[in-house]
Amino acid sequence: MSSNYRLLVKNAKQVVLICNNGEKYLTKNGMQNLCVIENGSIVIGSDGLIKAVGPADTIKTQYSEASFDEVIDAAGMCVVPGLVDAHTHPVWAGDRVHEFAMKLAGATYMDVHRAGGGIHFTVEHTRAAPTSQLLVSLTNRLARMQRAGTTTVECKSGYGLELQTEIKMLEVIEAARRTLPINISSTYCGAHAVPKGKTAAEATEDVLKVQLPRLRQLMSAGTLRVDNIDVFCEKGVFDLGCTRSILQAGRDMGLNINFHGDELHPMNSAQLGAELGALAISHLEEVTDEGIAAMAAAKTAAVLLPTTAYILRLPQPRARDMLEAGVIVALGSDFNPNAYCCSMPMVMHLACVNMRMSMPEALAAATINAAYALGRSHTHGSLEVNKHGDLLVLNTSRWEHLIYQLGGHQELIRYVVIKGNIVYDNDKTMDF
Ligand SMILES: N=CN[C@@H](CCC(=O)O)C(=O)O
Ligand SMILES: [Zn+2]
Repeated sequence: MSSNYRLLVKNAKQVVLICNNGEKYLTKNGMQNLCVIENGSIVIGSDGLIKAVGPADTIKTQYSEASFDEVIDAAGMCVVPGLVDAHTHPVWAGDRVHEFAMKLAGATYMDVHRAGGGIHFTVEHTRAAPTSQLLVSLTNRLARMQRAGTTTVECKSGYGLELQTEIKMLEVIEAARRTLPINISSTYCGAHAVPKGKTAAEATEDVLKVQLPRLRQLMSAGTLRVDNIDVFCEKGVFDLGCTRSILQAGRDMGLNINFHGDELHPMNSAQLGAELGALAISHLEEVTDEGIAAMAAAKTAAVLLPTTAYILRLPQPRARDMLEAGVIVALGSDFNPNAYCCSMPMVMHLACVNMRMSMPEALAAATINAAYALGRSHTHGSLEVNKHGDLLVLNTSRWEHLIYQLGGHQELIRYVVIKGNIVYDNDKTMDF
């Protein structure tokens, strides 16, 4: 093969493909038995897609005549797919470190919310913030996630709760999507809380009659690309009826349903999502057995968020019950001013220790299954031919160290690669 390619990663001690039969998601035993090549190489073409992945000797022979823009000698190192963070709220102004102190002193999430803090605090600051400021902070946060191995990330609006600020947030996400290498899945979450001065019914009406119609116009004009619709379905926020009407309206506009459900109270959100054909439901700390069965049957992914349960000291989501029932389990960081975590390796560690997932399950949940939750698993989430060349090269001879070494990703991640381009080289950034 005498053509030119963008990148060769050669002689890796392990290449973790995740799967190699075009699976769109993994469940049960599939999550336990990941596809791993010992002594492997991978070739990424100038279109950024994977051209070959296999034993190093075979690739060496097949590509002996080829030239590469870049070659990474990964001897003694491991390659894993770029991580997919299936749930974040990364556009906001005003941190909530003071509320962290309140929660440590005993206040619950809803105590803070009802007292006008929480999401309301962030809404006030985000409404007041100029677009340019929000874009700078989003860019910095995404860069931080990328250095921690995230190559695809879901980004929600939801700190506007009215037309102007919701659109401002989606425009900021759109600007990042167009300019940064990280892959972004954009989510409209105008029903993230009931804005002050409105009832839930009035807020639902505003979403249905004001916000979604404008969103539809901007999407048709090509100004905005939005992939998913989200609602915070929770007692004292949006009930099942309001949630249903908003999600249905979003689905009718072509958005994927991907929402917050059964977090603090059992709401039957899982059953609703399954009935509406939701691609994913997040949180699920309070999901019922019926909800689990409905999600397994509907192939609705469960996006579990170990940081939230940890920070709020909630009961852990029932990951083992979901896994055993055959639910497609994915992971997200839930990065937001309440759960300030940019690191999917830490999320995987928490999922293993607190939710009793195995390391292969956690990696599958943070790659192929998280990509499925975003409708991207045909192009992302595993290292297979024709998928995007998004990968991490790890300074370790066994991939499990990425999860085992709590907070160790800063030293372990040597390169982050997106579409065959090195977007982070740890060696070149050691001095800051
Ligand atoms: N639960 C609702 N939304 C977020 C929290 C957002 C916030 O507190 O600002 C979550 O997923 O944890
Ligand atoms: Zn959330």
